[in-house]
Amino acid sequence: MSCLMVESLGAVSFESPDQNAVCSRTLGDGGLKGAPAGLQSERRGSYPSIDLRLLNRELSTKRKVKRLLSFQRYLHAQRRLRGPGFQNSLHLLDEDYQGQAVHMLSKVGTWSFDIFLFDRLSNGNSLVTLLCHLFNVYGLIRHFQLDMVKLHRFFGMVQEDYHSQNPYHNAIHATDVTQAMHCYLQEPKIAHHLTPLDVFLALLAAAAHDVDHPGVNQSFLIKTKHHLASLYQNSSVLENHHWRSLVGMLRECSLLSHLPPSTLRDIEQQLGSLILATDISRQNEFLGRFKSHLDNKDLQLEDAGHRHFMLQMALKCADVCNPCRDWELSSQWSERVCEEFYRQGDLERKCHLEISPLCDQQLETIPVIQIGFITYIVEPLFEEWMRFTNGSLLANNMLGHLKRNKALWRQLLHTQHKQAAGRATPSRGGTGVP
Ligand SMILES: Nc1ncnc2c1ncn2[C@@H]1O[C@@H]2COP(=O)(O)O[C@H]2[C@H]1O
Ligand SMILES: [Zn+2]
Repeated sequence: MSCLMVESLGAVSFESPDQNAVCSRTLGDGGLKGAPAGLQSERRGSYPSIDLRLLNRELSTKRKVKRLLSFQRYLHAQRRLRGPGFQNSLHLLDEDYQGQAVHMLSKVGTWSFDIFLFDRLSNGNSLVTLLCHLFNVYGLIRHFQLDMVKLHRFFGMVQEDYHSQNPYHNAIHATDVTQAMHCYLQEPKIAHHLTPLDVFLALLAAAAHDVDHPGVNQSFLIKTKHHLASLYQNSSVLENHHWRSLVGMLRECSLLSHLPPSTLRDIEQQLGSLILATDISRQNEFLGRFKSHLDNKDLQLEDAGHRHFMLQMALKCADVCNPCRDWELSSQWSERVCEEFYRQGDLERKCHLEISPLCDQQLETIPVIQIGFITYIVEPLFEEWMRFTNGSLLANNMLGHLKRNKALWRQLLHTQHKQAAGRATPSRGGTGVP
């Protein structure tokens, strides 16, 4: 059953990729300096707009209206009006809102941080705002002698390359994962071992780990013969694309061009190895390694290789930590991720493709998906994380939420079963607190 869940999310199983081979195959796709901003996504091997048009056609009128009225849409329109050079959209913020967003940043290390509110207060610029703050707090700008103009341009590009029309894989998810990563970097077990390079890699990988995500999974790309699936030989297709997109943006902004080439190569490689670790179909491989390190008590965080492995695990935890948040936040993520699955299923139905597991809204309800995800993916991972942190406050807090949320989904499922008993067709189910 656990394997089924992993395969449902990640689609196909495969050997762990030889990262050097991947790198030498794809290193050429970054350097396209000087093309107009409107072509940037296309240059990085982005998804053709036809997919999005198809997806958009599936949206209900209500959702269309909501999107039209959203801040992001307003911001995008502003960017188009101002031309490609316009990046620092923080200028658009109403002073009151900006003040409140800045105030929220004083609590950015707390687990109950409301990322949705932060995104609204920062006018849809949560990723840029958070990254600017954290790079300052950790002293990364000074340590790596980063050029502020290049840095802002780079953060803006990463944020913009997330698809705001995806219910789940959008820039807010990236901000959420980055905020979780920041919390994990504060863990007493880890904090004092970290070098500035570790922190830099961890935050960048978290921020860009899903960049340019199309809102459909790998199996969809494989069965529709998308060019990225053949480029990456059906193996970690999305994760390779996120990584290569990040490298393309770093090079395009020449953010790190003042560093020695060997350091630059090392940074690009490590970013790749962190982002590729988020491929959910490699869950068992990583969990097995984590368990055996913990059983053997042989993790030495003075060792750079061991620290890198720990950062891979931290990023994996951050990526799937939404069921460990307070119910008010967690249930929003659950609705969003299931909505994205259902949209893929609707698209597959329309295109007469086999509907992927978890994507058929006529068969799969949100509580069932959540209980499965928590049981087979999140609990096993966070139980090991708990062991690794020696039962830290944060780990206890996260596991507490996880158990409570699972119990609430069970209650909702029970209510749904009772309600559905008299009905002919099952419904999607809601997420109101019972
Ligand atoms: N609450 C959730 N319920 C079901 N699946 C989830 C949930 N959160 C994350 N996922 C899945 O876990 C995957 C982790 O990697 P991704 O972010 O690429 O895509 C994510 C989703 O497919
Ligand atoms: Zn993710």
